[in-house]
Amino acid sequence: MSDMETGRAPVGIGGLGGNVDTPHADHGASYERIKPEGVDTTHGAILYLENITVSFDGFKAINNLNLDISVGELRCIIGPNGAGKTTMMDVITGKTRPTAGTAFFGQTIDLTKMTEYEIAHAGIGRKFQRPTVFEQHTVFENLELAMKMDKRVKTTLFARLSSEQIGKIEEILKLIRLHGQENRMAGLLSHGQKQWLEIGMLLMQEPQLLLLDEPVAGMSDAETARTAELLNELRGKHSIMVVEHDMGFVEEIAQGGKVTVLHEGSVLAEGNMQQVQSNERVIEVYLGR
Ligand SMILES: Nc1ncnc2c1ncn2[C@@H]1O[C@H](COP(=O)(O)OP(=O)(O)OP(=O)(O)O)[C@@H](O)[C@H]1O
Repeated sequence: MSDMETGRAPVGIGGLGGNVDTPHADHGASYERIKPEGVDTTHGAILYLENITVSFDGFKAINNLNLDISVGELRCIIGPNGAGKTTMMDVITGKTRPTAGTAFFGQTIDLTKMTEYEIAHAGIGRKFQRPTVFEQHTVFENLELAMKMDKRVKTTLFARLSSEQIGKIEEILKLIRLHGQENRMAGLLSHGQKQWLEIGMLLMQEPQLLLLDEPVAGMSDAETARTAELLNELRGKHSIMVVEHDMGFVEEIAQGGKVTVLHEGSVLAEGNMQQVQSNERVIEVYLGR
């Protein structure tokens, strides 16, 4: 089951927003592909899970799981309830320690030896099912706070934003379909808009790998379609893993890329959408006839 924590450090905030001079100004910053920094991706992969097993009192929620994600890939993970999707994300983010196996971020960073905080700091961002935005702050302030909570950014909570930083927030606002809504209280946004804002907050921290757990759960059809557009825009700019049950949405974002089907803690099938949809075992255990 998905958790509701954010993995982000809590901050005491208040009275923010007076630091912004011209939130609408176009400062020309561009939203570019995230270059892996500090992560050795010379072999093309950002994540390697090898023979991962997670036992809970003898029950194997993950059973000898093998999975690689390439740099810039958008990987969809599907599978029935209890297949181990969330537990796999818990292993990647350090919330759960595997009983056996290895999990590497790039060639050299051993995730099984790091704390959740260290993993987040190394560049793995995770979005849980429920949106967790700062409801009493505006959309703009939420993005600003996310940027200032990024330990790599040399700034304090009350420092004035540079034009480059404002430009970056502007780019993210457009990307997450909230341009023009930047002065609205986050608490007044629709469920879908809150989800987009939280994705934007993660993007402000320039994650090298972004994990999204059921991003369209509870969204309207229109919001789901816009989320698919958003993720398609992120394709190739970030390495992304999306866990989702909504097959229409998965079809929209999988394009020609790989879809991994988990079942009973292992990979049941992997291939493009058409291949997994026509796989007899996948039809039997998940998609139905
Ligand atoms: N802390 C835990 N203790 C015991 N069993 C657990 C624990 N966490 C998960 N499980 C079990 O491990 C299995 C995998 O659960 P997990 O939540 O990873 O599946 P999932 O694929 O994410 O399912 P869903 O699609 O319903 O979210 C389930 O049988 C679940 O009950």
